[in-house]
Amino acid sequence: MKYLTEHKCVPCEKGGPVATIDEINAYKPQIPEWDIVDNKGIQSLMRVFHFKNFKQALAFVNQVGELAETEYHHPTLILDWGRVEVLWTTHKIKGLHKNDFSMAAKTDTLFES
Ligand SMILES: C[C@H](O)[C@H](O)[C@H]1CNC2=NC(N)=NC(=O)C2=N1
Repeated sequence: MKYLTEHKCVPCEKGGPVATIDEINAYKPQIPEWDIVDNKGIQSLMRVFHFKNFKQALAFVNQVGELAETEYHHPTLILDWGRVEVLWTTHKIKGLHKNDFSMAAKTDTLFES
């Protein structure tokens, strides 16, 4: 199977299918630091990233924002002093899509770089 970081986000059709259990079980091992959470009734991928100060956390928010615009797939970003909570889900299908797993993997790459 291709690495999630090689996947380019695809536009989603409103009401299209969410990721199957098999897909989730195939993708999730590549993003071990992320949790699958219920965000206001919608399944989402969530991870909290920690930084030395507010400035570094803000810089990371901007990096993820750039990535989101490049792929035209957008996260929820919660910025606090030294902490950024990132949530990926696909609003159009009210659930998880391969796009979300790919963006989570790319968010990890940004954090590690
Ligand atoms: C038209 C365009 O594809 C949509 O508005 C995109 C933009 N970014 C998006 N981001 C996310 N996370 N979910 C979406 O459904 C979505 N839709």
